[in-house]
Amino acid sequence: MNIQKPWLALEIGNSRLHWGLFVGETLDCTWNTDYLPDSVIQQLGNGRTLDEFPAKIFTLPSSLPLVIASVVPSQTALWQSYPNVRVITLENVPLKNTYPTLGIDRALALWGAGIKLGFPILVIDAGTALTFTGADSEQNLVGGAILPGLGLQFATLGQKTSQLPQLETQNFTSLPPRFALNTPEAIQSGVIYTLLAGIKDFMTAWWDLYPNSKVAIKGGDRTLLFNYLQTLYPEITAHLIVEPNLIFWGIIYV
Ligand SMILES: Nc1ncnc2c1ncn2[C@@H]1O[C@H](COP(=O)(O)OP(=O)(O)OP(=O)(O)O)[C@@H](O)[C@H]1O
Ligand SMILES: CC(C)(CO)[C@@H](O)C(=O)NCCC(=O)O
Ligand SMILES: [K+]
Repeated sequence: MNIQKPWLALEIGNSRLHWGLFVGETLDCTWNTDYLPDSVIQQLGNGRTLDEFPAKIFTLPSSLPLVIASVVPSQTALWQSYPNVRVITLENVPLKNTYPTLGIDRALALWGAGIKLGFPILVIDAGTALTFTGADSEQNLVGGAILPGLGLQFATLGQKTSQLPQLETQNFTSLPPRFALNTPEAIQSGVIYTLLAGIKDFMTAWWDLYPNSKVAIKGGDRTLLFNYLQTLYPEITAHLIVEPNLIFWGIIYV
């Protein structure tokens, strides 16, 4: 009988950590944490667990094997002390036509999405940065685009101007008026309608190239953006798949 062993996957993003507990090839559960201090990483390596970790981890063997995909080298370095760690690099991803500085998160999410949903595929990552990354039916990277994510756009306006407040996306409910008569709604209108129009434009440009391609969206702002897109452009969201775990899918297949 094949014994299904538990292991941890860790995606290190630019804002926070994304964890996945696997049992064999099955993704059992996921959770997010802030970056962890070096002292806490040492304790994890010795089999200690954290309050933010799911309770079931306490019942598992100490210091589970750990697989890391990171776009933050300084954070990756902190985990080198962990006893059983493997860091996934671009060379491990079978995607063709990549360029050397392509983010491992983009490569893995694209690979995971393509394997599970089929190539050609376009992945939208609504994270700290918002990215588009596409592959053709031969599993070649076609290319993509990188822009400031939703949170970063509001943060930058708040930080780099004198009179603009910093808005928090958690407080957003419905779409703002397009032509706003107060400052917070004017900022929301500008950022949100421009971002949604941009996402729609990238999706339709992709479908011009690959008419039957699936498109998937991941990342911390995926639900907010999907809901707004559904209100504004229902015809395109009908073909948009919301899937938070694309990178974990990718990690299984490399
Ligand atoms: N609890 C939360 N903590 C931090 N960001 C959150 C949270 N919930 C939603 N978000 C949104 O998620 C976005 C960050 O996305 P995500 O967590 O996927 O990024 P990341 O993985 O850290 O960064 P990267 O872009 O490098 O993948 C922010 O713009 C923020 O608005
Ligand atoms: C674009 C981000 C920040 C998205 O997380 C990451 O994938 C990254 O640092 N990429 C390197 C540059 C590139 O992908 O072309
Ligand atoms: K940088």
